[in-house]
Amino acid sequence: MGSIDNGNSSSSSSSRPSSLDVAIIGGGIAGVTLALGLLSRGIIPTIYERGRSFAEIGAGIGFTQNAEWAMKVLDPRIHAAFKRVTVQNGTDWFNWVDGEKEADEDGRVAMIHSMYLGERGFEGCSRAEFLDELVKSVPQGTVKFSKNLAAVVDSDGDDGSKMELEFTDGTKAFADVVIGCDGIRSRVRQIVVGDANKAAHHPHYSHKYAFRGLIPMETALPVLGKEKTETRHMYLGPDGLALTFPVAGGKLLNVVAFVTDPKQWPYVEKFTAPAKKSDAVRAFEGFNSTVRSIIDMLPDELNKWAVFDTYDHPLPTFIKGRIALSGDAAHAAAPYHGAGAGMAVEDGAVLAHLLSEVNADHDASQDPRRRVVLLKKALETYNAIRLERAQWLVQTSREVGHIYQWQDPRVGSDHAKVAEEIDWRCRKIWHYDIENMMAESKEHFRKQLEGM
Ligand SMILES: Cc1cc2nc3c(=O)[nH]c(=O)nc-3n(C[C@H](O)[C@H](O)[C@H](O)COP(=O)(O)OP(=O)(O)OC[C@H]3O[C@@H](n4cnc5c(N)ncnc54)[C@H](O)[C@@H]3O)c2cc1C
Repeated sequence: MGSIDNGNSSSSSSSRPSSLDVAIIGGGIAGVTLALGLLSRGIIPTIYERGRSFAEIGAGIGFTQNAEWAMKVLDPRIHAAFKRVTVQNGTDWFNWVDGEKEADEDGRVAMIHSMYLGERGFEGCSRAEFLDELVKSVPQGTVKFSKNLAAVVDSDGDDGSKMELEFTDGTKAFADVVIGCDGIRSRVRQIVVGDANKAAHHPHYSHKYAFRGLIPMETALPVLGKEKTETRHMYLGPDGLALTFPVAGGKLLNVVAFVTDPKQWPYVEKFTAPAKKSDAVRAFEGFNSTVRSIIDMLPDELNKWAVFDTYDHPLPTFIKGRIALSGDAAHAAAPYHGAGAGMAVEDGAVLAHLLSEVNADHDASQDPRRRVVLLKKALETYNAIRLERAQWLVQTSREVGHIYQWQDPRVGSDHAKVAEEIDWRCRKIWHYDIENMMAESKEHFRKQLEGM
């Protein structure tokens, strides 16, 4: 990890009031972390959140090395908040094991691959606790709740006028720039993509869902032993995979067990549904006794989560005029790499820097037309820097889901080939050079402004 430059140094704006009206649609991880990054650069954004309060679910989330680095660049308070709520892994290794083959006489499962996570790397936390910690640094008045965005009028603004935001309660607001952080079912995505590409308006079912449940550690430990309960284990097998890792300070073992589903997801409005343990037992009956015992320890009443993503209809662009998409609104990925929210933090680091450059431009603060031109160029830079990597995450997440379930015919259940695929994909995510991304963003924007 290189030295930390959160980009504040180039902006003289932190000591003067903001002139830029930034509207962030959605108060999830993408929206709140971006808001903090802007605030630390002297820009006071407004978050419009359709919920009546912040409402992350209680499930766990983990962040990989690249994401931690991006947190420090976006705003070191984000990283500090994360570390305050993490559960330390027992070891700094991630193990991928064969979930079909039986363990040897000494109870050792067949290891497919093991990767070093870095010191205290890929730690997990409760989503709700993380968001609570982040929100503590957001000044009162920054968030407007019960604001469900319906439309954005005039993203062009060549006359220098602001865009008009319309909400479903009939109210309006104005902004120089709109950042859609409104998640997988994004309304802003529909506005950016337009009517020509309606298939890309919505995420699509990947025909996989996950049973999710928690096992008390005092139950799991005697059955699985220390090695299998103290760090991340992923059990790969035919048409299924099970991921386990400790949560709640090591008091619970979190289980996420994915299966393939040839049918359509039956619910239009929701991605989760109640499920029975007996369904999970049936789905994993072809797995080894270790995996079957994990499933057996789950409670009788479970949840199942459908995996939807934007793989089938990737967006050709993350921007339109002065509107940009970030996080799941731009690139909703299947969760196998555990990197979707980390990618949102990377987006935020680039966006916060570029918007602070526009905000620091003295001429733009006096001339609304110049401000519009600069904002458009800033978003073009954002798109150029982020589109390829973020779309690739969506792609590799689907692909690795197939590989984990022995469904890629080029790879099958060949351990060496599976290991090779896991290795390069994880390295490309984890070892991404965030400092270089920031330097490229600066250089790209500088070139955009040449001759102006
Ligand atoms: C099972 C599972 C496990 C995962 N595990 C990990 C992991 O370990 N690590 C990781 O990095 N990622 C993980 N991810 C991905 C991660 O959860 C997402 O990438 C991340 O939460 C997206 O954050 P977001 O802020 O973009 O969207 P969201 O969290 O969905 O937030 C969107 C917000 O916008 C609001 N909103 C929506 N529409 C409107 C509107 N019209 N007007 C106003 N507000 C609106 C919503 O109410 C919500 O508050 C996982 C995903 C899943 C499904």
